[in-house]
Amino acid sequence: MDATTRKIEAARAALAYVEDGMRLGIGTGSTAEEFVRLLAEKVADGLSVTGVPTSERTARLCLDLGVKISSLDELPELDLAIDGADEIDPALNLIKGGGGALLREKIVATASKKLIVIADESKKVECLGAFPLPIEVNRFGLASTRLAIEAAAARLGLTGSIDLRSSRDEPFVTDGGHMILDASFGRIPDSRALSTALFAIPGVVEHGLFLGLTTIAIVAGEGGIETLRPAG
Ligand SMILES: O=C(CO)[C@H](O)[C@H](O)COP(=O)(O)O
Repeated sequence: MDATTRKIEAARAALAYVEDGMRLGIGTGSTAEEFVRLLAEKVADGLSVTGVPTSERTARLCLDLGVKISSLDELPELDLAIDGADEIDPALNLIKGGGGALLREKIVATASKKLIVIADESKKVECLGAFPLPIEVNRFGLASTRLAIEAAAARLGLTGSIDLRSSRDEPFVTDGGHMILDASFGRIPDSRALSTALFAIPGVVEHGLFLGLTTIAIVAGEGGIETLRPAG
């Protein structure tokens, strides 16, 4: 089974949790897109759901495939959100934001009664941090914010490069009009402490540590589908 097939299988397994009439948060990224494609087939067969997409990219895909969408302003409380992840630890804490949609993804996940994460098994880790942590920052004061992040991380014993994300030689701009710094700390033993430290910096809009938000993770691997619940 290749990585794409695994993503499709995880997405297919998540469909079992989708019920008629649900208000559904819909994530961003290649795995979430496989979910949208499968969801669209169910919608064509008569399933009625309203999606709240976590990015303009996902919104376009939903519209192209005939999945009805709305916004959090119209539907401030959601039944379920389904999204991918860049890393999943044993407590089902996540790193997200590889696709640059972390702010809307976290808002949507928090507005949902449940968050189901779908992924292939390469995303499972013992400790978060091998994947560079995306930190969404305001454009104003970018250099100062970067220095403040570096200093806050160093106080927690975390070092590594903090790079401005770019796309086609231009700074990557999020749907919210912000920029992203990707922090390569290598290993984040205390993700709660890092989260608190980052939120204390005024230029930080959001970060990609999703802590205590996941209800279940559906992970597809060589041995089939695993359904994980938070440990401890
Ligand atoms: O957080 C995300 C986007 O901001 C994605 O969920 C994450 O990057 C995983 O993407 P993929 O399913 O393509 O591996």
